[in-house]
Amino acid sequence: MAGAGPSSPGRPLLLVAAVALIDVDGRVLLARRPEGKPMAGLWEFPGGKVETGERPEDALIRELAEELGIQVHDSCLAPLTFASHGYEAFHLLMPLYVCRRWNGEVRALEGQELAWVRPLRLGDYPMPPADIPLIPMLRDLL
Ligand SMILES: Nc1nc2c([nH]c(=O)n2[C@@H]2O[C@H](COP(=O)(O)OP(=O)(O)OP(=O)(O)O)[C@@H](O)[C@H]2O)c(=O)[nH]1
Repeated sequence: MAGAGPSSPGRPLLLVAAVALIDVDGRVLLARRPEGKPMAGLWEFPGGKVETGERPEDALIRELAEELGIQVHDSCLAPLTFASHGYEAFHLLMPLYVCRRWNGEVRALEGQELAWVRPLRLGDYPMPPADIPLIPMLRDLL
């Protein structure tokens, strides 16, 4: 997949699960990475690292409850595509799910800035390099 970068044997593989939450108007939720973290200020899909022994779906369910205060059922997470991108310190493998149904109201529980973005405006939001190839696929779906 584009963005995979040159192979680097010493670099660990990092598995991160991410989701495009889609509201009734077809807008996508993006969250802004807070100051102090790597790639601060960039907009990304909600999600996070998959822990050892954890299923990606369970990692997402956990992260969505922690970060956004919503409850998501396994059956509402549909796989869409994935990112495979070589960062300097690790190689990121990131399945991207789509979710249109959840319980509760989306809130920024970790002080992060949130934006509901129309597919055609996704390009206005600077994203991590791994995410760039995912945008056309999301637009095609929506
Ligand atoms: N959640 C998420 N992470 C992404 C996206 N794109 C992308 O490159 N990443 C990278 O995947 C990793 C996600 O890990 P994370 O969110 O759990 O970790 P973090 O850097 O916030 O660190 P921490 O949770 O250890 O404080 C980060 O390196 C992040 O930059 C994305 O769209 N969503």
